[in-house]
Amino acid sequence: MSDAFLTLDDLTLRYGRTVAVDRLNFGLKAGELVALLGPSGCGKTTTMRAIAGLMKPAGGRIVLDGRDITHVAPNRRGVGLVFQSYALFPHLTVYENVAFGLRLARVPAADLKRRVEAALVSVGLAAFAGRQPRELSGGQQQRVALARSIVVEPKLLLLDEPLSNLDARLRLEMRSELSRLQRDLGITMVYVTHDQAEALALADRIIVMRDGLIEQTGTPEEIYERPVSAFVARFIGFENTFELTDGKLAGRLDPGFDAGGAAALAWRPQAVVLGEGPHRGQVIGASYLGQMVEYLLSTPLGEIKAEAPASAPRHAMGTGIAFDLPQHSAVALQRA
Ligand SMILES: Nc1ncnc2c1ncn2[C@@H]1O[C@H](COP(=O)(O)OP(=O)(O)OP(=O)(O)O)[C@@H](O)[C@H]1O
Repeated sequence: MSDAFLTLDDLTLRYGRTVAVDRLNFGLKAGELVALLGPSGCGKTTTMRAIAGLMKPAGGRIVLDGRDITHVAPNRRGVGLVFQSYALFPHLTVYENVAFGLRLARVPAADLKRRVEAALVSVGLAAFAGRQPRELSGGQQQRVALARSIVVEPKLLLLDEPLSNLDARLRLEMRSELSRLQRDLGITMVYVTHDQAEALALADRIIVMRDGLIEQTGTPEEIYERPVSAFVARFIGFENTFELTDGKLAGRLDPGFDAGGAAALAWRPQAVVLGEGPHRGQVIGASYLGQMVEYLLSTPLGEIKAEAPASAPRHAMGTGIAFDLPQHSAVALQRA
């Protein structure tokens, strides 16, 4: 990609004999937020470590803003990091934590003060400058870590599960704060997560990784609406994914059902129709989710997850139930 701001070119990363990332290629445009999404162990953190310079590639190149940084020292890359475990200095105030990088870079006092204050305002912590980290909530500490990274104006900001130790409400709050920061400051960001909702909400583009390789790249809409494989589909919430044999779903598809040459078909739990249809199953699980009830059915096709509004009549455990997997709501997957 010629207009790329960050390019990973055939990047291969190893731990001894273990290949963690295998000839990875991707490009990020300036100002773009790209999410690396994938299950535990697929190579997300390893990729980030290599971009930050904390790990030597076994092969390939990393180019940032036209400069080959593959062998450049971490502190000379212009890359900022916010890792989940990236602790603040406990004995320094919020202000001094944020000022730390600027002091190292010998930024003049007046400039330093202006920049630290602006960074604290941008994360909503101007009133907390004099506090110590232990006097802050987890979310506020995460925001200090973010301010500390953006204040040095990195060319590229790497965020590795930066919200993972926050509760649900704070995660949402920080998510919109990150979006706003990215828009306002125009920083190019790589965001690692295994949380599909976070990736969909934040990213301009999502890269789904599997075993050290890229499985699919696309906008949130493309990934969510047109997953290319059963792996991606399962990962983004198509719980009911069935591989096909000779275009048939375990030989039980209705006559006339046209799978269109797909390798697998997938239905979201909300797409399963309960109480009517040609298939039968038995309720083996029911979880109340507030607005919805999630049912687990044992069926001749395997286990099926279905969701129904909580206001609809409930189906008791152990009862037999008819259901339908409507063709119009199936997503056809080209690969298993
Ligand atoms: N220090 C290490 N020594 C040996 N192998 C490692 C080391 N760190 C990671 N690996 C292996 O490299 C692969 C990629 O790991 P990595 O930490 O990049 O995955 P991840 O996608 O970030 O996972 P998670 O979401 O759990 O953090 C895994 O197979 C892992 O077991």
